[in-house]
Amino acid sequence: MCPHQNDNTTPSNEPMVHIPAASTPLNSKQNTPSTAASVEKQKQNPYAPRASDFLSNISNFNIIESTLREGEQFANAFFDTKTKIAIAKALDAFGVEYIELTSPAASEQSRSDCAAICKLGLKAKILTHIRCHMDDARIAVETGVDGVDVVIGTSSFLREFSHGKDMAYITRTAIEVIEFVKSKGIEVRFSSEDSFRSDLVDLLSIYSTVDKIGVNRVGIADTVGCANPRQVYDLVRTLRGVVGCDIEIHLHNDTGMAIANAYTALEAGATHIDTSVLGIGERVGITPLGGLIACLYAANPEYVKAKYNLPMLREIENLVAEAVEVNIPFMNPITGYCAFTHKAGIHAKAILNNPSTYEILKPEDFGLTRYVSIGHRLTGWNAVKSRVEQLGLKLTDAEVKDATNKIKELADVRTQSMDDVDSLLRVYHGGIESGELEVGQKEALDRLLRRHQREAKGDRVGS
Ligand SMILES: CC(=O)SCCNC(=O)CCNC(=O)[C@H](O)C(C)(C)COP(=O)(O)OP(=O)(O)OC[C@H]1O[C@@H](n2cnc3c(N)ncnc32)[C@H](O)[C@@H]1OP(=O)(O)O
Ligand SMILES: O=C(O)CCC(=O)C(=O)O
Ligand SMILES: [Zn+2]
Repeated sequence: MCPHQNDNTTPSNEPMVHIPAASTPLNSKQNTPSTAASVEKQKQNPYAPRASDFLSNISNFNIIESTLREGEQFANAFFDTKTKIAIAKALDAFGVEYIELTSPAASEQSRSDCAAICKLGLKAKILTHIRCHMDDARIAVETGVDGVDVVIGTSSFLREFSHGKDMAYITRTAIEVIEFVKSKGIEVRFSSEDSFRSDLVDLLSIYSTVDKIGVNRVGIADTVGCANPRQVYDLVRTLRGVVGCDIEIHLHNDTGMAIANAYTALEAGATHIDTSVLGIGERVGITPLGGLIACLYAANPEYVKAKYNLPMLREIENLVAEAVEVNIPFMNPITGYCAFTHKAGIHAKAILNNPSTYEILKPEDFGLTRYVSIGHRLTGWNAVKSRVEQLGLKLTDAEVKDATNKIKELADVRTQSMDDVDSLLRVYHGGIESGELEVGQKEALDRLLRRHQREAKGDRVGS
């Protein structure tokens, strides 16, 4: 059972020690690494952003949350009106700046849901996403949206096999659609689908044209997920030098690059990042909201904490996971099964001294809890000692080390539950107190454990 999925409580039979969220060391002997000097040293990170990164928007970005547009293109997604409204409200309460909705041209329900969400009075701006076509634009502006995201493929693949239009036609239609949307007094964005397989001259030329006629944002799209961070940096940085408007980026995750690419895009001067909850979308989807938040929190925790209601993330992911009938992936940043569970003895000791040793994200900032797992063969005496203290038992370090050896011996056969570990420690402590046990007396300990097992069995039979 996962400690973090669905709820945030560890079942009593889990071999976990809950470590308090505050980074207070558990005993004074372990206090040394938290001195002011060592904290100062940690701050001198040679890889931290430099003042010379003048293009960087790592601490100045907007999220365009597209669970209700790109996310609806996920194979398992079917959102009824009630679910769309619940997701929109949750995203708004989390604090995303924009919510993007499916084209109202897709179906009558899509149109009326879009109009209904516009009437909710959310803080987030509501966008809808349309083809670069006047028919779609006319329907979109009637829904009450705050802005329209217009897209058309510019790569030779899409020009030949999707819409069949050349760059001259694309440019003409883009101008017509943009001017029409602008005339309604709402935001408009123009994006080139499949940007990374499009001709750079074509791209820069159309972006420059739409910038001149006053588009609010231009969008770059890695529609097939083929781009790597260096390519993203180059294209965004080049575009930054060509247009004055904001730059949005939409990144598919086919090769697992979507979060890294989003981070790099911000470094190069992008202003808006598209996300969806859990990354859902066409095929394997796009930059996941939670993963992006984890990445940007690691870069500037204070900025991200001030901007978003981070403890809501788990609730939003659970809401969407349930709606599209998937589990939260075990390796999900922040909310994954064991995102804040520490196991190996070396890690556990350092975590007990100072959680920052092995954690870049603070679980308490996300309303979550840290655990140290101890009932296994990789455990160490420092972690066991912390449990001994939690149980209020008095054992010397030599005795804790002796008890740890027994836990390891048993865990070589099977992982021990928290109850197993606790009873072993209680039996060990009882043996020391009664004088029946001394450090290193393996047979005596085995005898005491057997007796405890017999008594426990007797209790169960008797009750
Ligand atoms: C990469 C992305 O994710 S882009 C967003 C994708 N979103 C969607 O597709 C929204 C859901 N889509 C739909 O409901 C439908 O596809 C509709 C309503 C948009 C269009 O439906 P249909 O008219 O039946 O056309 P169909 O889906 O078969 O083909 C797409 C049509 O749009 C044209 N087209 C494709 N992309 C674009 C574009 N970006 N701009 C303008 N026209 C486009 C194609 O040439 C084709 O036109 P055709 O009818 O002359 O052949
Ligand atoms: O409108 C955009 O920028 C992106 C459209 C899209 O979903 C894609 O290209 O993958
Ligand atoms: Zn997409």
